Amino acid sequence: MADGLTSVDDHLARILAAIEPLPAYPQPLMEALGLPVAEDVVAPINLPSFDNSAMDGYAVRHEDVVSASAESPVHLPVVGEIGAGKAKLVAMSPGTAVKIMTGAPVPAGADTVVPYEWTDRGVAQVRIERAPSYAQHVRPAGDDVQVGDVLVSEGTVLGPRHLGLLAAVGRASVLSRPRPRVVVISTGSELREPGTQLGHDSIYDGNSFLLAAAARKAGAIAYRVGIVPDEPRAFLDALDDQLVRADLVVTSGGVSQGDFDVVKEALAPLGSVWFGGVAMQPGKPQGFGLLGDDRTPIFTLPGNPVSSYISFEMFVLPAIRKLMARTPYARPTVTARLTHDLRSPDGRRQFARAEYSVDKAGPAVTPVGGHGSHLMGDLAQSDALVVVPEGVAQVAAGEQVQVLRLDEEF
Ligand SMILES: Nc1nc2c(c(=O)[nH]1)N[C@H]1C(S)=C(S)[C@@H](COP(=O)(O)OP(=O)(O)OC[C@H]3O[C@@H](n4cnc5c(N)ncnc54)[C@H](O)[C@@H]3O)O[C@H]1N2
Ligand code: MOO
Repeated sequence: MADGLTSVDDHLARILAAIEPLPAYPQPLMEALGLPVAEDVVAPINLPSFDNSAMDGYAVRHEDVVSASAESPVHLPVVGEIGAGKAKLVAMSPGTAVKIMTGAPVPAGADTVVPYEWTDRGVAQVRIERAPSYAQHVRPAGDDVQVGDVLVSEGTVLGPRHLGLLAAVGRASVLSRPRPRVVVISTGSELREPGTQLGHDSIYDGNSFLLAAAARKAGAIAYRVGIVPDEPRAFLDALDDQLVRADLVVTSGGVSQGDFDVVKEALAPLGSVWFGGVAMQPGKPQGFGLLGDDRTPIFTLPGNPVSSYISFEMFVLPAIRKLMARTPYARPTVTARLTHDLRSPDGRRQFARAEYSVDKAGPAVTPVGGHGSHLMGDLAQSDALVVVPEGVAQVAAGEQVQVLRLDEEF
């Protein structure tokens, strides 16, 4: 690319090539919510697992009640009662009835259930005033799920309905990859923790919240380490402390051309982290590499808040998803109509902050604010990014553009 820059696509390809999904292991069901399952889950039992009643009423033999009507009711002796989970009686003789509750097993000898509403609710004897059809209100075993059915296929992202089904067939855990543990470190001697006093030359650390929240939203467990000053020793010590609990590290700041660019200064000598420019705006200065014996991926993102967030979207989010084996890795674009003209630096892919909407003419996208990568206020007003390709310097209102919808699940 121009100016010795790496393209966005090449940088992402390099990152994804270096990252393998985390090993899968059995997770308790509730831990697996939102994670892709790493097995084909096969039903170990039928659902229902036995013939059971769909109504509160009486279990009967169909041929005993087939003639019942209001004018000519059928009377049957009631020989027992079966509640759900209280099934002492397992069989009944012809010409009798058994009280049965919803969900309770239909006794052998019965094939049909008469709901209370069609009877006098008798205790010793019941009067049946309407004839059910054969097998009415009986839910047969295996009606829903049969042993051996594939309930959830590998790669499915587990939602409430899947987890409910897995529990219903008796699974207490499911094979899936764990949530990646993402450590977020902000660098900069000018940074202060929100809620503390600000000096004349200091600013609050917004980025570690921005990035940790984005990591959590992506499905990771995020550890926000907070602020490390511009001292390489302090930065390396912080990294050392954190690597034990990290599947992925994200830093912000200290990667451009400044005199105190701590991240670059500390990591460049190791040789395992690439630093360079990526042909994008915002987010040009980037770094990526693998650290320590576990070869933990580290992303050194630029400090400007908008740059760090867009870099996260483009590079860290796909990496987190690959660790979870969640596809697609990168957020897909959608097409929308641009409502206002947009200019873009030539030779770089621009990500312009925008608001997505749907009007009478279809999906539309409206740029929000300027190009400055310090504009956090505008970023918070946006829910989309317009992607302007590298070779395009201007896009006119009315043209169709590619858009990343930042709050959409995918
Ligand atoms: N001579 C050059 N200067 C700069 C270049 C360049 O190519 N040549 N690139 C610019 C670009 S583009 C970016 S992006 C930034 C990246 O700088 P760093 O990653 O080294 O980040 P810092 O210098 O530490 O900070 C930049 C900016 O962001 C603010 N910041 C940093 N951390 C946070 C935080 N946690 N929360 C809120 N704001 C933060 C910081 O105060 C600075 O204003 O470099 C340009 N310079
Ligand atoms: O890349 Mo910087 O991120 O343009 O502000």
